[in-house]
Amino acid sequence: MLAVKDLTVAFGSNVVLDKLTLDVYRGEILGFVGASGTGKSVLMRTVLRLLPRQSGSIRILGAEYDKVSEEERVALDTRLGVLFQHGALFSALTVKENIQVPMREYLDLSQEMMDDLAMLKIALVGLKPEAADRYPSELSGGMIKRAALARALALDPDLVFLDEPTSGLDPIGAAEFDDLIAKLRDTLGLTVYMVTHDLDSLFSVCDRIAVLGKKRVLVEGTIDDMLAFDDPWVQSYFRGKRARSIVRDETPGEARQ
Ligand SMILES: Nc1ncnc2c1ncn2[C@@H]1O[C@H](COP(=O)(O)OP(=O)(O)OP(=O)(O)O)[C@@H](O)[C@H]1O
Repeated sequence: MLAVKDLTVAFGSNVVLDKLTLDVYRGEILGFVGASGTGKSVLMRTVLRLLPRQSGSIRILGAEYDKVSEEERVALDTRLGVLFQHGALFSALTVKENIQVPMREYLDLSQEMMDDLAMLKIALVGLKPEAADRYPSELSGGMIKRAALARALALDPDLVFLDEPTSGLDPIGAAEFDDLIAKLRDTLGLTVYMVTHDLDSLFSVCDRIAVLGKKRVLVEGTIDDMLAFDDPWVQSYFRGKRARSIVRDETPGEARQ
């Protein structure tokens, strides 16, 4: 679904990513981790063409983004969903209107059809119908994340990018959100690329994990691969005090039960 090869991104003399290579496979939930400031957001923004790159190739859904025609690029964009950090909903628009923003941009549908579709997405992410006419300022943190997810799903994407989707949620809200993502992957056949600092998410819903360090992907694989990888940051992250309470006596998938 995504193949990044030898990607280099720099801001002036600050090289953030240096020949980074990463693949994301169909139907998986990939958790992307790394210390703060290592370039997780830069990678996601570069893949989404919001930032320029120095070199390297990015194939997304089988196509090289910057080699396709404008028409094909628009078609590709409709197959991608993005949930930015903090939700990034338009504050002057209601939930329903926020969800309809991508529909207005990419589809030619009647208002009635868009209203029906928005209500469908609202139900899909577990929000009550009343949430449709609320403004972001009237929503809880968990509701904002769900509304932002509904917007990311507005065009029925194949691949969704989630930037720290559970940050700011309490553990129960975060666990529910993780369950929702897993359920949507199973029912809609989504592929999920998730930047996260949430160890619970990594242990409970991610099929694979990639760790960003030293300007590239240091290691990728399962939780067991992480635990076996000989690197001080990876070891302290996955075997540190916070991780130990999750790892101890538990297998992936049972972390929060
Ligand atoms: N538009 C930009 N212009 C210049 N430098 C940038 C820009 N965006 C990011 N950077 C730099 O790139 C580096 C990586 O930033 P990035 O936001 O990707 O880190 P991150 O891994 O997502 O961190 P966090 O986990 O804290 O969100 C930082 O040194 C940052 O200052």
